[in-house]
Amino acid sequence: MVSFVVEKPQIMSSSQNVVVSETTRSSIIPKMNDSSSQKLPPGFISISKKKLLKNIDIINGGQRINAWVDSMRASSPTHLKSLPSSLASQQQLNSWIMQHPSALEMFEQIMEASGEKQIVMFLDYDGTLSPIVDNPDRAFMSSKMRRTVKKLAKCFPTAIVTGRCIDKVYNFVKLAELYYAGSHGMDIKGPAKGFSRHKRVKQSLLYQPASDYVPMIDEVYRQLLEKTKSTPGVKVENHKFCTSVHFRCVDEKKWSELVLQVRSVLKEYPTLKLTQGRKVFEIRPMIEWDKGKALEFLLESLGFGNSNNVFPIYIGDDRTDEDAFKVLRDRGEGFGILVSKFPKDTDASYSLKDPSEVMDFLRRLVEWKQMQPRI
Ligand SMILES: O=P(O)(O)OC[C@H]1O[C@H](O[C@H]2O[C@H](CO)[C@@H](O)[C@H](O)[C@H]2O)[C@H](O)[C@@H](O)[C@@H]1O
Repeated sequence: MVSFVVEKPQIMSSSQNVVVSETTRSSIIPKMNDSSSQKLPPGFISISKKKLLKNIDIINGGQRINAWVDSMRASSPTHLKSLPSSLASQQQLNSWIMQHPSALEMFEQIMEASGEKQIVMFLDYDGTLSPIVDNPDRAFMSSKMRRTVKKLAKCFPTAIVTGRCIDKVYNFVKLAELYYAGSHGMDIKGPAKGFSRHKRVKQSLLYQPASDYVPMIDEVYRQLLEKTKSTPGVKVENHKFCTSVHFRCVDEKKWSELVLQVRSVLKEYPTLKLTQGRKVFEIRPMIEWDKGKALEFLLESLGFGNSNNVFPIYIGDDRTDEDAFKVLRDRGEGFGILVSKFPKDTDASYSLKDPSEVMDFLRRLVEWKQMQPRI
């Protein structure tokens, strides 16, 4: 039987026309029989063609609920853990690492590539600076990580680029000297002027491309709260310019019910789009703006719009970070680092396994900078 390999889900769909594309450029691999699918590396799942076709069941007014649920399952760690670790999967992991080597192991080469250029740092928050935890309100970053980021910002312009709203991420990071691009880059603020150690000084506003959407997002947030309240474990967050619905703590048996609830709210809002992150649905305005655009905006604001004297480094773990990795790849400037233990389809050039490796990498950057002769 022919089966397909489906990588960690990559759903990009509007609330009106669902387009599910779990299959990505390098992740469709036709298999000759079921047993061969046992040889997949961790992070990949196999879905048979029969099952794939079943996903296309048209239910609920043309919406492909089953495909959403399969995609939610595919990103579940319990499913990933249950994958066999065979020699073949190890080989595939090794080949992925060859294509996306450890940024720690390649540190010297990376620094050599930066030459005399100005390094600018872009850091995602969840899963990059803080470990993934069940409760998004408790995703604290360690004091060690905070001290490291503080030192980093003394060496290079540094920005946090996150799906969270700025106020929430600031409460975790607590560093006024950074740039922040919150709500998936739709709220960009610069370092506070007149920084005080004891009092938070407001960051200075740089750009809010989706400000017209704030009342709509608030309305949708309230409806989602109401609609999903019967589903135990759901958490809905309001990020001002976007909103998220978490299913990390929702029983798998309730996932299709949750998809129906979310979609029933969103069908009234054709100008919003629904995407999926790490056990979370993200609801965002359908505008041409993402973390990649925010990165470009910040480079421009820093005076590097048309300069090739800049070396941006973007570190992130999520699908939404891919927009930024792609911008760097297309510009041929700097590079992206994906934080992942598993092979994933990515435009990043390098990889790091987890936030503790991210911290090691940032520390090495600081040490390297301190050793450079001052001009
Ligand atoms: O762009 P990011 O900074 O990576 O933000 C993306 C989402 O991060 C948060 O959710 C994720 O982290 C939570 C805490 O570890 C975890 O419980 C959740 O399952 C993850 O998806 C945040 O709560 C979301 O609102 C962000 O969209």
